[in-house]
Amino acid sequence: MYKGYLLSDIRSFRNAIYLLWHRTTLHHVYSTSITHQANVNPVSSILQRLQQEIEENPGSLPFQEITYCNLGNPQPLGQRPITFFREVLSLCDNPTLLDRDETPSLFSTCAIKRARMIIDSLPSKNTGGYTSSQGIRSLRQAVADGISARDGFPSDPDDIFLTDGASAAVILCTSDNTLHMSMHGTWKWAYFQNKTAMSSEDAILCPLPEYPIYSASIILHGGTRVPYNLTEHDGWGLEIFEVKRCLEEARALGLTVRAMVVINPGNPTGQVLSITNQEEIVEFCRKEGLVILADEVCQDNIYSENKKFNSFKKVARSLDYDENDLSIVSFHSSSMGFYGESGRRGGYMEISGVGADVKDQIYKVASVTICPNIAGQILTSLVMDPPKLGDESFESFQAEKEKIHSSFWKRAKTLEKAFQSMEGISCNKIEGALYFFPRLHLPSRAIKAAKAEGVSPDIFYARRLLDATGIAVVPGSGFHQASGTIHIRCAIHPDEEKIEAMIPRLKTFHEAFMNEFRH
Ligand SMILES: Cc1ncc(COP(=O)(O)O)c(C=O)c1O
Repeated sequence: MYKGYLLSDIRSFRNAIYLLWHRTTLHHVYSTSITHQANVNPVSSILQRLQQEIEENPGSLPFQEITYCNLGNPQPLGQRPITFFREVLSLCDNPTLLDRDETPSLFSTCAIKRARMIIDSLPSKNTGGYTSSQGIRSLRQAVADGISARDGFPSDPDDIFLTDGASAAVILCTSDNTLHMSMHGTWKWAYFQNKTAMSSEDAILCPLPEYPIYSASIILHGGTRVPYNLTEHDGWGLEIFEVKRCLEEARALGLTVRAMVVINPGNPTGQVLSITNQEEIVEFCRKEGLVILADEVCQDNIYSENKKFNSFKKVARSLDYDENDLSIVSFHSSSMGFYGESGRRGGYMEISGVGADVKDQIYKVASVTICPNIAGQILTSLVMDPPKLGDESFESFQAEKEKIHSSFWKRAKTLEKAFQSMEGISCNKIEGALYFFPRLHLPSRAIKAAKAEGVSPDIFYARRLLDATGIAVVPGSGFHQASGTIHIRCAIHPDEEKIEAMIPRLKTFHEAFMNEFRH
């Protein structure tokens, strides 16, 4: 498995060196913390076996195909890429097409114009060269323009770092040899101050349940994760008194808490924070000198009439704080939203409220892997600066976007209704992101049966579900569910037809499971 991780993650020679450097720690983390990757999901070996069985012996299983509700990976499940994005990407990769007579009949004028602008702004005038470690300036400018239009507050391209997906940005901000943040939100740098690694006294507040890249990266780099509980019975709300309790406990133990991770909209929990709640968080972090690490990768996935996405930076600016009062790093990704381009590895982080010296150091750390990939950089600029009203591609772009978004919305509501109707399952409304995290209240005999098999009840349930129906979900322990609770994470990525078709199978399985272990 360790080998598998290296093979799938090595994208360049430098990345390989970096990973080898961390071999010992990596092995430790791998065995203790990283369970979110598909290849280490505890049901994944069964998944592979069943997929092989379907291919080699069709008709031998009680189902015809696997329903992949375990992954946040839309395109392999049938989601079509956005045409404008792909047109621009292909023209940028094949710039000779720009001068061919037939090109205007094959590509939209908008895409041709955008590709030409991008190519002209590339240092090597093609997509085959290294770029600045921070990302190409014109593309950062496009991202900054998109942020300004979204938030109504200015964004500076010098505050933007384009990255290989949000993951690379998160790892950079939670890593050793990189940042040490002072109690007052002004970052100090360990590496450049003769302190070579984050120590276990350096801590970061993380939600629980969480998207586990945070705990994995913090542990990998020798720091400490301080979990704070989201309140399940209150729609996975984020209560400041709970965060304060965890902060005080951590400080009493001698930890230096440097930052607070907030995932909004939530993965795996699907909640969207209210603006009042965000204001409380901003005020709390300012007062306590914590940097906000705002994971906003699902900002374009909102399914609520009453809730709206607000970036933490916008909330902080609306409160009229001096920019230097609070450091915020916001992460975004081209993997989510209606774009769903997870394989392109596009993303950015916007760093606000830090000095030029800190940005210089971030630049140095980013330069360890030379530069983010160019397709990801271009895609991220397109996500943040798509066709506008009046552009030739606007209507078709908008139609594609709406189609995908309304389909997510329908799937979310269908699954929500199904989970809420099932015995022994409580499930919060999904307001955003791409997942449900229903809680299972299983009979004690089921819990004993799981114990007898040497697995936790969530794994026991998920395995049984997969074996009986072909429906793949992720056991809640992969997201550090609160102890004593049992959850599964179910993604809404299979298309509407597949979701409709799986619900009777899910309900029949669940009823039979509950009956089997009832007494
Ligand atoms: C909450 C959250 N943060 C970060 C990421 C990483 O995104 P990327 O694919 O851009 O690395 C994901 C991916 O699923 C996510 O759900």
